[in-house]
Amino acid sequence: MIAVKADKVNKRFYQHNKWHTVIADCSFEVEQGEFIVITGNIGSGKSTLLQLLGGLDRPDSGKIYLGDKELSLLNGSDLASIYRKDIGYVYQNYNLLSGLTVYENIIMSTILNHCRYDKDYLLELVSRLEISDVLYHNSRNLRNEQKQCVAICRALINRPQIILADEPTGNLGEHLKREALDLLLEYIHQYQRTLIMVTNDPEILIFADNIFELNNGQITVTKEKCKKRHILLC
Ligand SMILES: Nc1ncnc2c1ncn2[C@@H]1O[C@H](COP(=O)(O)OP(=O)(O)OP(=O)(O)O)[C@@H](O)[C@H]1O
Repeated sequence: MIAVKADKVNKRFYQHNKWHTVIADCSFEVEQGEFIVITGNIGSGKSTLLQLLGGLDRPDSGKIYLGDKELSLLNGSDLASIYRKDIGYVYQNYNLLSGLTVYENIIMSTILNHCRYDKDYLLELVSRLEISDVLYHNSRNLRNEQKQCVAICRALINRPQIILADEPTGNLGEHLKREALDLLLEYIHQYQRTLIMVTNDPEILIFADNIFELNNGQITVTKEKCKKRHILLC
């Protein structure tokens, strides 16, 4: 089943008195249950692509589908509902609500959805990412590493269909990076969910099913798992 599809997507920005094409006529499909890494040089458009897939920005042309829903056909409230229920987004700059506690930040989407959250699951998440002891602290007082862990817990708490994660381990030390990656990969394997992650970390790339490399607005796809199998066979 196709979880995410891009069909001839284009995006450009006006900067320094001219238009810059960031995503050029890109088409691809992501199967449910896959782990995709988006990689590329600084400024190559990785975050832009992730934002387009999450409906946080709109393409200039082309279509993006989440499951069978085409994003441009949805009105604001449908999009917001999909965003809260079906997508777990880990922002590059965390985007925590700084007046609220860690706990409130994590469960905010469940409050907005008028649904219950699984308290045991929340406790497991915060324990594994080592933020249990700051659960009732104001999120503004956390270290960046802790903020990143809160952002990951918040993305997972609803058990969404798709996780879109923008450099989710960029501020984590080696041990927590490993734990966060384990948590995300266990999640998609256990629930057959989809993970699309922006990262250039070679230790993470090796776990991806496919790697989308962005260069001059174009995407080159590498089948990472096939490559690994090939290496094993050699
Ligand atoms: N809202 C915007 N308005 C104008 N230009 C933008 C906007 N968003 C992104 N850009 C430009 O688009 C290009 C791609 O940005 P983007 O953040 O997607 O790249 P990236 O690959 O994620 O970069 P990094 O590795 O630094 O995170 C950059 O030149 C950036 O300045």
